[in-house]
Amino acid sequence: MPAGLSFLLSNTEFNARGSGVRASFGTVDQARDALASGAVDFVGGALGFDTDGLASLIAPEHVDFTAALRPAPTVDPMVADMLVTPDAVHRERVVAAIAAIDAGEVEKVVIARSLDARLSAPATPEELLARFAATAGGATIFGADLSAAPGHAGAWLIGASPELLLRKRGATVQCIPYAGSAPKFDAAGRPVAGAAESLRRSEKDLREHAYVVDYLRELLAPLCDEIVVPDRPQTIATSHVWHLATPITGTLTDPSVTSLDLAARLSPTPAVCGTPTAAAARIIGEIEGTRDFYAGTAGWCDASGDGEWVVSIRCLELDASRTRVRAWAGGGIVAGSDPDAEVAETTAKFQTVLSALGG
Ligand SMILES: C=C(O[C@@H]1C=C(C(=O)O)C=C[C@H]1O)C(=O)O
Repeated sequence: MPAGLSFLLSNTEFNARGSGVRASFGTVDQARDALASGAVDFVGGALGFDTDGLASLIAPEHVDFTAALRPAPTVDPMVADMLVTPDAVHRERVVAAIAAIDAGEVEKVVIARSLDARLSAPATPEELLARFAATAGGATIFGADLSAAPGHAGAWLIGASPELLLRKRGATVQCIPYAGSAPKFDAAGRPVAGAAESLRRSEKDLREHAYVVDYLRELLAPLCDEIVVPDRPQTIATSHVWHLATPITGTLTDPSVTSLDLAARLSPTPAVCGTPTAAAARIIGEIEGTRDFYAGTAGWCDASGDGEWVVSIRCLELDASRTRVRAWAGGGIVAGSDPDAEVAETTAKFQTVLSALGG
């Protein structure tokens, strides 16, 4: 009998499907040591949001780099019932975040709301991945068995991330941070006229975006001989949201730095946490509670250190019973953020997960 799926990352440029578990690691250090010693030649998995080291990294028995993910032919509704952080509660959280910014505790903080759903029948990770592939074309579809993390036996992280945390090939490292967003559709489902154009010109969104670019430049510059950062972001569309995005390319001074090390170093960026990082993470903990694997990173690293990591957003955690999922959607708050617009933005961001669950 073939061993079951243990990791998946699939986009237009790269496919990795891990099956079986040769070794599993609950910390980045363990996985790094196993790669460095040659005990394993590939690890894939996820790092949690908090800097306390929550991680589930797996060396599969077998990795297939050729099998593209097949989209589900149909995406029927699969939610029996659902509970979402109410609009009014999220609005109050945004107001609290703005108060923390006004008080000088933090410059930017990303505030999220959660969605808990019970499925009408158990769903396998494969089934959910195929649903994301059918509904979130263009994104990176990812799935990570979370079993190596304490308290997560049998759980999975599954989603369709639009955001590349980093890609490392040889000495080249590329990041494409997103921050600054606008819904593509209004509450009645009609396209918002001029949404991309006004996002491109929005002083608030450009400022919100700059925190992420500055953070990545600051962390990458000491590791790179050369780093290329465009002056202005571009607009990029996902199925439901416009984003500001800046492709950053660096040439590493020491190409032996691994993509796993870089992912652990860069995540969480101010795209999902804030500026300064520690103060923003503390405020997020106070306002939201634990984020677990949401807003961390998911990806892979091979024996040469090459690899690819996406920001763990537009995703859900499937519990061990396979009948409960939890998802989050957040948005960056800076001075001048509008609480009502933030509620609408998170509603739009939830559509990626809701579409995969069949609406
Ligand atoms: C936090 C999320 O998305 C992030 C926040 C963004 C923003 O604040 O504009 C944009 C893209 C992502 O980096 C999410 O989707 O949950």
